[in-house]
Amino acid sequence: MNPKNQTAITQDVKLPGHPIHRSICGVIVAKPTSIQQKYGELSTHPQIQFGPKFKNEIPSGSARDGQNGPYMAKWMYPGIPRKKLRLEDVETHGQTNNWTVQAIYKSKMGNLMCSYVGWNASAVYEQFNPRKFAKDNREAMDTANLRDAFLKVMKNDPELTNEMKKATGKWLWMRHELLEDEDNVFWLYEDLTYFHSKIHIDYGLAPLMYICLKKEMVDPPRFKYTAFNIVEETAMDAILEGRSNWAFRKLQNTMKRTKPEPRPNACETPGTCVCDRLFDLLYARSRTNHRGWKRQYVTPDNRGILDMSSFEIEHFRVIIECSDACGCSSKCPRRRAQQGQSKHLVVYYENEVIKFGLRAAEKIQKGEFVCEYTGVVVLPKKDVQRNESYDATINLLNENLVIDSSQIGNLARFMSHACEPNAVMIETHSRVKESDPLIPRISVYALKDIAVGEKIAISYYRTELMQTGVGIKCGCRPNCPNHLPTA
Ligand SMILES: C[S@@+](CC[C@H](N)C(=O)[O-])C[C@H]1O[C@@H](n2cnc3c(N)ncnc32)[C@H](O)[C@@H]1O
Repeated sequence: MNPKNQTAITQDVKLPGHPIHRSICGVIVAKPTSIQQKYGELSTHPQIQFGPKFKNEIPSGSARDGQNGPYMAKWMYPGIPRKKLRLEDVETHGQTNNWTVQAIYKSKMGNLMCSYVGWNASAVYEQFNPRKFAKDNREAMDTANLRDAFLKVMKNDPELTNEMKKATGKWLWMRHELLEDEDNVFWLYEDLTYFHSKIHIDYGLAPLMYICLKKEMVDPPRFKYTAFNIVEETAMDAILEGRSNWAFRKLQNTMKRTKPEPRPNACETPGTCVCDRLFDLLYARSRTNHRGWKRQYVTPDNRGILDMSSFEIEHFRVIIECSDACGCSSKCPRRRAQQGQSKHLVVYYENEVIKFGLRAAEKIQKGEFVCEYTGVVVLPKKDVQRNESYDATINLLNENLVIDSSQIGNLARFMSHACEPNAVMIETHSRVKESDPLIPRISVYALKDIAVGEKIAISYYRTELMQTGVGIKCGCRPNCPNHLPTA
């Protein structure tokens, strides 16, 4: 996969015999003149771009086709083009067979209809040879089928109000009123679905969807989308100084050797795999941290699935992924975050309290990788107040760093809190090459089997912090007695 777009920050590279290189980051630096002096070789690293700001550029290719169209959408969203062509421009621009299909819907008559990239709602066409059309547009058809299957499951959800059940019809059967309403917010949801999925596809990840089943749809969330972590300068300095960043050989040479604990290892090449040694050298020194919480090392089986049977939600946990030091290929089950999200997920409007949450559009097995949590890696200053509601804390890879997805992030930023969670975040020590900087990563894994249409929710806080009776009333289930503490 060779991404054509990209954000201004980084280029993605596929190395021979290795997965897409995902240990990439953008570094936000204040003084461009000091970059080379400060970061040396890193300043010319092919997967890292230094820049003053992360730009959520519109993905390239067909996405830009409509940029000069005379229609101007009324919303301004990062990464979403505003200018489009409309039906009356067909004569000027010629109707060709080369238009890129954006999304496929069914008409009330059961025919297929589709929207095109760069064209607005007025140019949604009915297809009179649906079989051929579906065959020629396999990917868009698969996405439409997954969306419709998700909506049909949601329609049977006992928690759904009649109004919401009715709203599933917006996607299940395209109506003329919507086609005539080119400024309807529905079309912005569809653009977010398409353009954010395009970023995912460019990185070899499964697509995503945005859905709101309210009669009066609320404005979708506004944030910049990134498939990889961005790193602020002070956080980068902390990463480069940290021991987790040391290459395996340096660690082995300079640290006291301990006898490796024998463990089953699902790596393709267990004889040369260094992951368990890395854990022993970096993270196993004490089994507890200063608060007395245990450190838990979790390793996958040969399908990349984690054993969740002895899993304790309150433990600190870490996964080590293989690198070039292990000698295995990109298909190794111990490279799950490097391989990336494979399940189609939905950013879904839950209700007025929770707002948007994340749901599954495909079944997910207990112990399976769900997605990565991306955002900006920051080193928070002690005396500066920040919005911490989108923070994911790093405890083991580096102390004091957080991944903040309040402004820039991916679909994982929508996971809500549940007192009985079905997913968990796990710090992930992962880089393709030992010479790359060890950017902290967070993987999300399923704690239980997750069905199509089910919420994907993690535990934000330990139970005792939720039992104070103060804060936001927890809406994880009807009549939940707990509260989310506010900062
Ligand atoms: C990381 S954000 C989750 C995404 C957010 N719902 C949105 O629409 O952008 C965390 C915020 O979501 C809301 N939230 C998440 N889980 C909740 C729950 N179980 N009950 C009430 N509010 C919740 C709270 O406002 C919380 O501060």
